[in-house]
Amino acid sequence: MALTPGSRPPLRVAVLGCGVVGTEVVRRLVTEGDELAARVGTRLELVGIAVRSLDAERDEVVDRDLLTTDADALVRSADVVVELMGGIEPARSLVLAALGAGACVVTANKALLAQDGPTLYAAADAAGVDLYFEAAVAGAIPIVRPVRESLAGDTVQRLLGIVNGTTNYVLDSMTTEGLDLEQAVKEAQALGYAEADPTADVEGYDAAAKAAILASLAFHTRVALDDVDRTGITALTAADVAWAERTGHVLKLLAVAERARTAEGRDGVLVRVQPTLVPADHPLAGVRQAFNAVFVEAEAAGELMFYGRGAGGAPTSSAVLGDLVSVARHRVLGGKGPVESSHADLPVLDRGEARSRYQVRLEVDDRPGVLSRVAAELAAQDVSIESVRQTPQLTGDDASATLVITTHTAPERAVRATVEAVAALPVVRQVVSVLPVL
Ligand SMILES: NC(=O)C1=CN([C@@H]2O[C@H](COP(=O)(O)OP(=O)(O)OC[C@H]3O[C@@H](n4cnc5c(N)ncnc54)[C@H](O)[C@@H]3O)[C@@H](O)[C@H]2O)C=CC1
Ligand SMILES: N[C@@H](CC=O)C(=O)O
Ligand code: NA
Repeated sequence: MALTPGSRPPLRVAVLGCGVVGTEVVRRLVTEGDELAARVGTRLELVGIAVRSLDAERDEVVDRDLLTTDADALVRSADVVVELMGGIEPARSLVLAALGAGACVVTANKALLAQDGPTLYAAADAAGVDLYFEAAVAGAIPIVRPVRESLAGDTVQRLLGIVNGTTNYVLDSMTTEGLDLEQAVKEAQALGYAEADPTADVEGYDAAAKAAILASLAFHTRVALDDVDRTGITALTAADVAWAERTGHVLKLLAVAERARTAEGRDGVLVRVQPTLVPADHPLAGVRQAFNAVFVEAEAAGELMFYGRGAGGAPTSSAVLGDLVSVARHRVLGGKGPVESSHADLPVLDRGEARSRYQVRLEVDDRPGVLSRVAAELAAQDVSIESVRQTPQLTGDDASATLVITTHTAPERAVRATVEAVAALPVVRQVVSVLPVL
């Protein structure tokens, strides 16, 4: 059936927030109006843009006559609301008001979805409207739709990847240009990658929110931000980056969501975000700057890999516009997007169940017998050693050495107990770092 844009009334689109992503979405709605109309079957009429300040400097593509500070009135007058202001409130109330008034919602707000997704789903379901959020995970990369729809007939076992552009940019800059964390964060902010408060990026909250969203979709189970075991990148030092390189690795902030079974045979899911040593020849090691990559392992599909721009105004606008076209087509032609799928209701397991190889870096006395004392503590917890590397160094008058131990795969709980015991040995001056190895 040919779509005839002129014969149907336009759809009224409201945009909430006109920052990095909002401006790019507005640009494309304005400059690509004819093409979008042809794809949807009617025009997408931008009826208002909710902003904080009417006087702020803006890109010339933004029609000042469309600006309003009354977001509440705007959402009640639209067919589709595109929420790009971020944060929890007032975004949450506005999205709920929009859904309650029968508007479809497209949002990029991972923080809100990870905190209150079920409430939003329920409101969308009650009103019989669409809630789409492709931009909320990994920017331009189509990953929400593949997990939510394309893999709906398969069993996802594991998702693994780099889902925060800012921290990847920062770690990449620290590794390749020797920048310090603060400098690199400033650059990421200037490039439009960082959250309004970049603490969300560097402390891992943003990646954890994305991991929660993906895990919920993949495992048909509600996983919220608080269920994600999270470590950010702020404790990483230039020495960590250098040691990663010396041992043939690259440091990446990885999100992992996987099905797991406890020693007692209880099935559940594990979701975590943590700095991880990625072998230099692994495809994830080559993910540079603000790019993201997600691996999905599914029972029938096998391994899938998704790669692309995970942050930035223009790339993210691609995902937003894709959603906008989908929900608009439903309005025009009928049909509806998926509702929440949480029937599996798997428990989120304790992080101690997570299994990985680990690299433990210690500063020890450089004298005979030290290695055997340390090795004995690992053996006591049944943590087996894959390799040991000892590098002498002179600190002041004392001879000390750096000991880098890589373990075979072991439960996090056992590694934690081992590290505590090792730290208490008199010959161990300091446990400098404990990092999982991919
Ligand atoms: N920047 C990026 O690369 C990506 C951002 N996102 C998400 O997209 C959303 C927007 O992000 P950005 O555009 O980067 O943020 P931003 O901070 O550049 O833009 C947000 C805009 O919303 C406005 N705003 C905030 N509260 C408001 C209110 N109560 N009323 C009216 N306007 C209000 C702010 O003044 C600002 O102009 C966030 O949820 C973010 O997590 C998602 C993927 C990528
Ligand atoms: N701040 C986020 C933006 C995209 O989601 C990031 O850096 O990935
Ligand atoms: Na995406």
